[in-house]
Amino acid sequence: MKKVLVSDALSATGLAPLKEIAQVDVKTGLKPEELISIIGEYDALLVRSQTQVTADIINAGKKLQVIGRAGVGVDNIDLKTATGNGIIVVNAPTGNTISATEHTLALMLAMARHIPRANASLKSGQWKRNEFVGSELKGKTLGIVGLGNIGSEIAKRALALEMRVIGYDPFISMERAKKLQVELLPFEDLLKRADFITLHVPMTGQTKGLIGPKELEMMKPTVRLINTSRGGIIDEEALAKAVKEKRIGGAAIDVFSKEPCTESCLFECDNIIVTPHLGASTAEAQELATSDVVKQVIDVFEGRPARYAVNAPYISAESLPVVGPFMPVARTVGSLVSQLTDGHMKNVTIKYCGELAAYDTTALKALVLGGILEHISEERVNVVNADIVASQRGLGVTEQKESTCQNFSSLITVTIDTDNGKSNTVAGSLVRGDVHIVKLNDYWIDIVPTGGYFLFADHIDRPGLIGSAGKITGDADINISYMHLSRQKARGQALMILALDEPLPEKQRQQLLSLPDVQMVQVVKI
Ligand SMILES: NC(=O)C1=CN([C@@H]2O[C@H](COP(=O)(O)OP(=O)(O)OC[C@H]3O[C@@H](n4cnc5c(N)ncnc54)[C@H](O)[C@@H]3O)[C@@H](O)[C@H]2O)C=CC1
Ligand SMILES: O=C(O)CCC(=O)C(=O)O
Repeated sequence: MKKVLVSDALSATGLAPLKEIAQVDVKTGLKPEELISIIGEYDALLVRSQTQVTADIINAGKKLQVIGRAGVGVDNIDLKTATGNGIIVVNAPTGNTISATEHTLALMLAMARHIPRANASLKSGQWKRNEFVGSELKGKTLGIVGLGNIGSEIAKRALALEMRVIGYDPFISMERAKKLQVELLPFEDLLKRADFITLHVPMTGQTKGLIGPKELEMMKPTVRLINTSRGGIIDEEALAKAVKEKRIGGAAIDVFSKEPCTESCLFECDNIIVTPHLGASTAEAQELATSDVVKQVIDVFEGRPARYAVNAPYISAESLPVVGPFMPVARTVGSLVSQLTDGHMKNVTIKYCGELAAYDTTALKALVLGGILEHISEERVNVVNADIVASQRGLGVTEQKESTCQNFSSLITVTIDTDNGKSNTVAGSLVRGDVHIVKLNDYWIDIVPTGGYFLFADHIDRPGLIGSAGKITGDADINISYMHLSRQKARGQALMILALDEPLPEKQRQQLLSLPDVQMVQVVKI
């Protein structure tokens, strides 16, 4: 049974389906060294934003297949190490969108009407109506930096509050902005024009320190700034100074450069309201985000593509029905051609014929490479890191596409060329939903991989050879469960394939190879 470690508090309801197929251990608040000491036992690690999934933790996770982040930002996970180690990282990019949006609006309204200070003042026995005169949102300009999932939802709601909405996001189209009724502006123009500015960008090299002294200087003296994205996107010292010196109206901050954060220069300012990273903290968001990652962890355990894998090839919803079923074909063809190949691999050519040729085949390419490399590399090679490992090994990879295909609706053909000038070609397809290997070099064949052992023998077709092969395997007490013979013409070149219940020992392989007219005998596992 697979083992899953949950190291931050996640929704129990969301985790329930995982408990049906795996042992789920919830251990929150672990110190990094404690996590390192136990992670080796686990196949999956599930976190929110608290656990810092460092390279040391990932490297100690020798069995880890998948790391799930029940939320949007994956900046607490060392993606590079996870990718290099072949570990799929999945997130839940939409599960907490509405909660983060609503929290942002709550902060904007609370700030505009001084709610936190008014609440504290009244509870301390003071009735000071004049001190807390606020401002309406109607007619004010809201500047949204980052118009992705959250930024877009904020825009919709701000329009309903009759605000004017301007935005900055160099990665969205004018068309999208038009649809959202957001006026796209250059960054500096947004800073100068907005009455409220809200940040909804991921933490990246570009966004770190996006709002510093220079940017604060450009803003209106009345501007109110909201950050529910990531601490560190605003320079905290510069913000505290600007608010204290009344160079800007105020700020509302949910995220901090270091978390947990219990001391900050931001806490000293009356006009800065703070919450302890509560954007996603609703029952609804936690259940949704947890079930989104749980579904994907189950998919990874069961060999299906994960919907929101952040470091594995993306398969669009449109491609999935056609490309998805061919994923095991791609892996099996890669695995077989690699096991049949002797010598240093130089080039891999992957050809997609038929219906498949019209779709994005990135995932299939990664699976073919994963199948090829899993037998020749000490490294853990899979769909996540196959491209990296192939290029590190100097393996050239070419893809070809042809819209027509004889006999099959789609066919994946993989050829490996070696340094010694030899090559091997294997083709596979789907027949009634099952993987079938249909071609090996010049032979049309039909074998259904079972996860077991297959013997391939190239020989001259002559009477008695099948009997001799049967006697050698029989004397070794090895059962043959299936046999296939493909020949170009009677008494010509032929290929014998035997499915074996057990691997063939080297002694028997040599006996077969020493039979007259037998040129090649190889045993593979597919
Ligand atoms: N406070 C909380 O509890 C939560 C915080 N978050 C944070 O909010 C961020 C945004 O979340 P989503 O909207 O779901 O992400 P998203 O990926 O849907 O949108 C991010 C947007 O930022 C834009 N962007 C990226 N780099 C930019 C740059 N340099 N300048 C301007 N725009 C840029 C992208 O084009 C994209 O449209 C997350 O990355 C996460 O860090 C998300 C959920 C909850
Ligand atoms: O509460 C959490 O899990 C953090 C949410 C968040 O920041 C995110 O999803 O990026």
